[in-house]
Amino acid sequence: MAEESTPIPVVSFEQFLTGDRADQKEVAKKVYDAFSTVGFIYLKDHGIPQSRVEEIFELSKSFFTLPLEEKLKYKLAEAQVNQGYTADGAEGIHDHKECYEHRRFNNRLCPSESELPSFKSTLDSFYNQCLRLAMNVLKCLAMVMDLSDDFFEPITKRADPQLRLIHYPEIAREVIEQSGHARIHAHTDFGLCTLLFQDQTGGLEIDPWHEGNFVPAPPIPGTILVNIADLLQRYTNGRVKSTRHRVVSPSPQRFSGVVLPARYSIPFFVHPDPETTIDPITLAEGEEKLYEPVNAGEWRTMHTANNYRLQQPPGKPVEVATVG
Ligand SMILES: O=C(O)CCC(=O)C(=O)O
Ligand SMILES: [Fe+2]
Repeated sequence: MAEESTPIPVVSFEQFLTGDRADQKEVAKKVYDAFSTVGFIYLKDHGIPQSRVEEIFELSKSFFTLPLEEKLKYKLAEAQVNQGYTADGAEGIHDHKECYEHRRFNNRLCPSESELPSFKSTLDSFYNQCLRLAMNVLKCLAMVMDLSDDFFEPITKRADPQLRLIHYPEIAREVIEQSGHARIHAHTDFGLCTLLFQDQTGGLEIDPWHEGNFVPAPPIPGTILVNIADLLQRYTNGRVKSTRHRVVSPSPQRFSGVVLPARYSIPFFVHPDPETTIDPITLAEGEEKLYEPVNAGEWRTMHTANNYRLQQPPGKPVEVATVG
């Protein structure tokens, strides 16, 4: 198979994890430069072993193989608690996928140890690995922007990010390629940043230059895709970019059959503490703020409600959905 080219840089994190401050700064600069242009990087040498990632993909399959009525026992129902299972069609009727959302504090809709052995404990520990890595990525941004190294820590200490397992079922190409259909529609993520683990199927595309020209973000074994989400674009006053992405049919050089194989992916969405006000940081003399301040908790609830067509909490404004 011919390699698909991609404008997303591959950045090694090794020198950030093991090097001195100068080494760290060098890595941080590469991370920041990519985030301030295409908004995505492939992170390699990130410290999470591939065997661990494969274990989580297996766990994900064991969940999605359960009968639908079993999975529906964990159905996500409340916008304030974006946690639990959502069936195919829940997030946009022409999106073809099912998901399970796992959190650390609000996690009631999770199969118990007796229902699905090791599911919760393994996801909990993977969750912590993802969170530690994400905090280091945020530290890169703080270093380059000359903020204190731990700038993002106070706003994430009591945060409840979300580890999402996604299953895109096997599907006829002609269904996905109908107008208005996709595995997941073009959207931006709405938290701070996302770590994304994908299998080898392909089909993820990004709009790197923010002008509607989507290009493949093919799977690169051993790497994690990391992208900026809306709240961090706002918080940095537009310095880093929340880039649109979607999942469609894999490119023809990757797969040309008429029935697309199932695809699995695992995003880890980093959100701030719900009490945080995201008010753009200005660094230059006279710099104008490009965004209004928003409350992080309300922002997350509003987007979740829109995406899943759930009821908005009373008194909160309804905004245009980011997905679909
Ligand atoms: O499945 C993927 O590769 C992307 C998923 C995604 O963008 C999302 O869940 O926000
Ligand atoms: Fe996304």
